[in-house]
Amino acid sequence: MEKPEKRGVIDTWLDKHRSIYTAAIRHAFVVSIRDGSVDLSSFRTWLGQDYLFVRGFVPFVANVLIRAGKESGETSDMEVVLGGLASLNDEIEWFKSEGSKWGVDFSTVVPQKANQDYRRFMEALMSSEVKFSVMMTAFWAIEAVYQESFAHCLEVGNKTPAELTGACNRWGNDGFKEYCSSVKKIAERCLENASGEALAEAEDALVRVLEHEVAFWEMSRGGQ
Ligand SMILES: Cc1ncc(CO)c(N)n1
Repeated sequence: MEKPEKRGVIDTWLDKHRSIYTAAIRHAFVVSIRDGSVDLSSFRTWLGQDYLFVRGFVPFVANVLIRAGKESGETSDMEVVLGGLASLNDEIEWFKSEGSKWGVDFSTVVPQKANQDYRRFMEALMSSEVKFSVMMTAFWAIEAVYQESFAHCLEVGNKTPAELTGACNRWGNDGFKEYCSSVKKIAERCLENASGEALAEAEDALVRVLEHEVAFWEMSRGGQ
């Protein structure tokens, strides 16, 4: 049996914003992977766009790493983030091999609006004006949406096409779930000591991540 996690402010926010949270983790595109009805041109679109997203996410995580080294209360925090950065190294390689498997040439993929908007949002979060607790909350949300979404595609009763299980395993595996829970604990600890202003900003950042994730799935489903 898994130990029940202590409920913190993030869980309170997720309850409060349940409808957008559900929209992000149970989007029609993800549900279509799970039920096997996914349109493969949508999957190709997602693959190309997400490769570009991840290239923008790497500097964001690198920034989180730098700030964790300076501002975080516990030495293990930096190691958690470093682990995430290391898996992004594998992820880039994984994207490249998927790209050739699916005939997606990343050098010709143009970032669509939802992707550009999301990347701009991440860039804004890298400003030194943004509090570390806010950055950490957004970081957790970005990872958690993928974890929850792709784990859903692997749950019992799924009809996920065999050629898509690699993608689902990448984010839906138990190790990634553990990692997300470690990131969440760091964010929660930072939020425990945060000012009212920082809390409001973190809640806003969380909701905005969820909105960007919904728009990203929407764009993928559009499949161009
Ligand atoms: C859009 C998007 N959100 C999150 C992740 C990683 O969690 C990703 N690869 N792409």
